Amino acid sequence: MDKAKLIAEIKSKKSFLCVGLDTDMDLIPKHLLDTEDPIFEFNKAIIDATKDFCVAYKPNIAFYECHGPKGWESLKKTLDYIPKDKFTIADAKRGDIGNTSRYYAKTFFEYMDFDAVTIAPYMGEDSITPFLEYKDKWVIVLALTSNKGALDFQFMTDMNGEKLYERVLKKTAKWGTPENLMYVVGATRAESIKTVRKIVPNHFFLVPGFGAQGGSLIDTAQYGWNDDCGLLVNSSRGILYASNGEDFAQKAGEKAQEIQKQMEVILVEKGFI
Ligand SMILES: O=C(O)c1cc(=O)[nH]c(=O)n1[C@@H]1O[C@H](COP(=O)(O)O)[C@@H](O)[C@H]1O
Repeated sequence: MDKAKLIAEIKSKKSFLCVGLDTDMDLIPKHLLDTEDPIFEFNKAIIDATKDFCVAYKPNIAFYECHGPKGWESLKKTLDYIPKDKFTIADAKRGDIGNTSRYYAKTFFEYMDFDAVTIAPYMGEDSITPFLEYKDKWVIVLALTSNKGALDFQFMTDMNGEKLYERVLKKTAKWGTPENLMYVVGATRAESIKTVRKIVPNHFFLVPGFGAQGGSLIDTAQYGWNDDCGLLVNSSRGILYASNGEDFAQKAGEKAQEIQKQMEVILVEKGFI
């Protein structure tokens, strides 16, 4: 999906919500465990219930590959089931030497037809460029993550006072464009989103950490907004496990709608719709 289409979808759905499909066999309702493919059954119901309120889905690959070939099958069925007007993100956090990254790119952009894949930038340029060679596909580079461990490396400062995440942004922005490169910026670091936005004014951000991790939608929009909206805000557990009873899909839909309504207010206030 190209950027113009993504922006059109945000306007049409009045939403910049990404639903994270972190489908955990230990958390899904027990009555689904007797079915042939509980992960797919769960995802199908979640997608049906949330598709009117979101523009993107982000399966986190860890929750699928831990089940071996069956997990990959559930993932592929899920991807095929997601409506074609949705932006799809393989949250795989890959990245390796160039010739290996080429095969990671083949996995997620050819074997699986995802629109985007998340990449850890630690191994540098040749670990990222193979993904950027695909037309209308996206790389989402981890810039400033939402977790506690982000403090271990990302905020380290060099002798010029530049933080590592700032360096990552400046350097990687030269390898791609706002048409094929996005950044992960955690909602739990609201103040720093402002700094990130200054460095990369035109790129989209994938913002996780909202909901279960405590990030704020208002702050994210205040600091991360750009003329294209520029934000895909993810919620996984907050939506998926709103209920673990028979009504799980209905509750997930209600949660997604609640977030969509908040996003609509922001989009109207910003004059975007
Ligand atoms: O790349 C990501 O999506 C990601 C980056 C980050 O900094 N923090 C983060 O939580 N994530 C992912 O976003 C999702 C957050 O899930 P919830 O906290 O349940 O909404 C998980 O799939 C995480 O792996």
